[in-house]
Amino acid sequence: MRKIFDAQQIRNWDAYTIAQEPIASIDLMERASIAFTDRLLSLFSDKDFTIFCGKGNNGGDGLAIARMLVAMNRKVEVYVVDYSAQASPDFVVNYDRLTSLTTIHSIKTLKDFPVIGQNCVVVDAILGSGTNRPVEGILKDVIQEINQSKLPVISVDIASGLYVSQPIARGNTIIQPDYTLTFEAPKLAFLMPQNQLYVGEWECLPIGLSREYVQNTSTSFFWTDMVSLKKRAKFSHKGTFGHALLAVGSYGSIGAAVLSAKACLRSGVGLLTTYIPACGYEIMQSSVPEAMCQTDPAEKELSVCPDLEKYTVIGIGCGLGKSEKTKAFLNVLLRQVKSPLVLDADALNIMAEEADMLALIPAKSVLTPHPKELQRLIGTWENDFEKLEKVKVFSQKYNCIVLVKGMHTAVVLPNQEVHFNSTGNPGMATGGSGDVLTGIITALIAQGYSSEEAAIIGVFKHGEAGDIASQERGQMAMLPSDIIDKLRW
Ligand SMILES: NC(=O)C1=CN([C@@H]2O[C@H](COP(=O)(O)OP(=O)(O)OC[C@H]3O[C@@H](n4cnc5c(N)ncnc54)[C@H](O)[C@@H]3O)[C@@H](O)[C@H]2O)[C@@H](O)CC1
Ligand SMILES: [K+]
Repeated sequence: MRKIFDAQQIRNWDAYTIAQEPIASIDLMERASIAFTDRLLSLFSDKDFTIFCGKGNNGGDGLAIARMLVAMNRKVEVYVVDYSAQASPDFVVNYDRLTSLTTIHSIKTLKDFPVIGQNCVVVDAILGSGTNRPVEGILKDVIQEINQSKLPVISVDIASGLYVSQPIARGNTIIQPDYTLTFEAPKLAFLMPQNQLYVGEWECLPIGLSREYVQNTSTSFFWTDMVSLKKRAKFSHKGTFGHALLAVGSYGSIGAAVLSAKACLRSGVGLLTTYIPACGYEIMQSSVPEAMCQTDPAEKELSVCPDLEKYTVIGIGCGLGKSEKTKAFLNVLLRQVKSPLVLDADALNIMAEEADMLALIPAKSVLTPHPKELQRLIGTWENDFEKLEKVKVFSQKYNCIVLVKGMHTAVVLPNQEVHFNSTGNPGMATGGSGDVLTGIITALIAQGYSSEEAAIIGVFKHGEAGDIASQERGQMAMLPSDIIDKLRW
């Protein structure tokens, strides 16, 4: 798990490292530029480079990168966008270091914008984490030209024009890079779905910023890049790992019930009972023989709440449908349940329609809505930052954990922490993936993980298994059952 900092904290992190390591600011820039150049050359070994620089430290990086490429006899053209009379001190030092080695062109008006060679990669070092307002004038013109160039673009630290930790306004002009190589840690902006055009593929380049600063600085945003699991005790028995109930399925959606059950069993649950409509009995017994199966008196839907006493945790919603009988079933269940719930799909849709049911959600339940279901719960949002704020309010109000599912699923905790997931791929965006996730999280809670841990770990392992499945089958061919198949604990 890593901390994600906002723009001001990143500035402080640089300053703290400079003061405490100690290292001169210009040497830190040199370190960053070496890391960038190394990676740039491993990505584009046979390309030429056109580097556009601003006049702050991001531009300083661009000039240092240019100097390193020149020293390696690479073909490099360097342009400084002359949008301001001011330049940062480290920019000036790097300008002086480069000027005797190669021509540094200046862009004052659009007429100065070059014709870029077709073998070129464009390096965007115009604005970095210091971007604090929409670009205008020549900056805007240059960014538009670069975006229209159709050449590969790689941004230094962050795309010029994008804010590190604030929403962008509609109509802002921002570089649309193919890659972003960012220094040290992920930026909040990269994790927001609305920014996907302005990030491209991204990775972090370590530049040795202070670890002490990280320890001493609090944040509510985290990046889950690894998880730790509890060891299964040698003298354990099936009772050690909990008894989960999955209340799932309806006529035509017994497959969802089966997927959630298989995923739950593949995630270490001690005992699993599935509670399904009568029509699913033979399907469940023959496809998931490891699960016990209890059926509802109704043939096609869940209608009567079973005895819930013995269950450690209950997963509910996958393939449930929204019939009147099922709504009544859910209402009774919410009034009787004492354990946390993992609530998915139609369980959430029913609750969104019957607002008084939300108040009945047991403490520390986990809600796993997809975007449409989320909207039914929290209303609409202007941008992804506002969406997260609304989810935080909901999570605190109902003392529950809420997943904002997507490319980097966010797990929002009642203590207002947001944990972004690093695993997963678009091959998982297919019906049934969510049922698998519900099964996994249910199993983890059954085994004694806190609901917070279960959600964070479950999302990570679900994505990790999805990544293995996509490597083997490809994103288009992989199925949710492949995700179950690739789970490794
Ligand atoms: N020692 C350090 O602090 C390090 C900084 N590094 C680089 O420095 C960058 C941050 O540098 P700066 O803080 O100088 O900021 P930038 O280089 O992002 O921007 C320069 C200045 O431009 C102005 N500006 C912001 N938005 C503007 C806009 N829309 N139109 C016109 N002017 C605008 C601001 O006054 C800002 O300070 C990082 O992204 C990274 O690339 C790296 O070299 C690593 C070390
Ligand atoms: K940049």
